[in-house]
Amino acid sequence: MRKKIIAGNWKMNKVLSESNQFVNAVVGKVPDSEQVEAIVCAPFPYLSSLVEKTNGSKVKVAAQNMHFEDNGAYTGEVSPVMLKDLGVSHVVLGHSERREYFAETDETVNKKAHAAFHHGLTPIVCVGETLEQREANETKNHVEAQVKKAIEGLSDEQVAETIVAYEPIWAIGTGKTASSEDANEVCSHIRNVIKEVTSEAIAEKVVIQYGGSVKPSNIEELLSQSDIDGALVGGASLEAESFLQLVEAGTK
Ligand SMILES: O=C(CO)COP(=O)(O)O
Repeated sequence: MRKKIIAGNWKMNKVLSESNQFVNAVVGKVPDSEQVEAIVCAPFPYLSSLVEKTNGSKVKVAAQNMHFEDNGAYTGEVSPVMLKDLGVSHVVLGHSERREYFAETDETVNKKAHAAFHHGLTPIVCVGETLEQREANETKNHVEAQVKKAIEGLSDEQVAETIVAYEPIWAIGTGKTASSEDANEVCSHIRNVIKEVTSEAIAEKVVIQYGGSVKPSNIEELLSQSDIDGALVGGASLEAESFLQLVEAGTK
């Protein structure tokens, strides 16, 4: 059985004292279960202190983005080498907000996925459709293209390690969640696409998360679906108590 991975994406929220309060409240309380993994995706300035404070705990630390180059003249950017050096384990790639506001493309997501694996970071690759695409019945085609490009050229072992987050854009921060059946249908399609590109054995290993207005009251229903193996959570991951409830749901 695939383990569940619950990741809290803080986006551009919290100051350092709030980040510290959160981690102090969470470390030691995350369920000690092989079935679930907890990840905090934090802004760059807090990564170092979060890695230190979560050391030896069940909580992993992720960045929300990175550049694909190791170093160089890219003012304002952060490289995979820097993240690895800090002790960060995961990195979110291709979040819809990065695609919309910061010109992230399927091509750069693919370059970043290669760079992540090259440096021993696990990518959480985000895909998802707009409301217009859903209404035009283009969801599966769109998500399929995003997934195929993101994993292009990765080895089967790397694909197996990749975490895919299906986040319908219309469900992000809106309070609208895809029905668990609809979300599962797309997650299942993603698994089939991965199977086509690799093999059934590899596709069965890939953790596919759902994201978009996930909260303690709806996570169990989502996780009960056959192809939803976790959640990438924005708003409801900001408070320690709520984050712990979300992680707890992964053990059920
Ligand atoms: O974008 C998301 C996580 O990456 C989802 O955000 P919300 O949970 O706030 O809808």
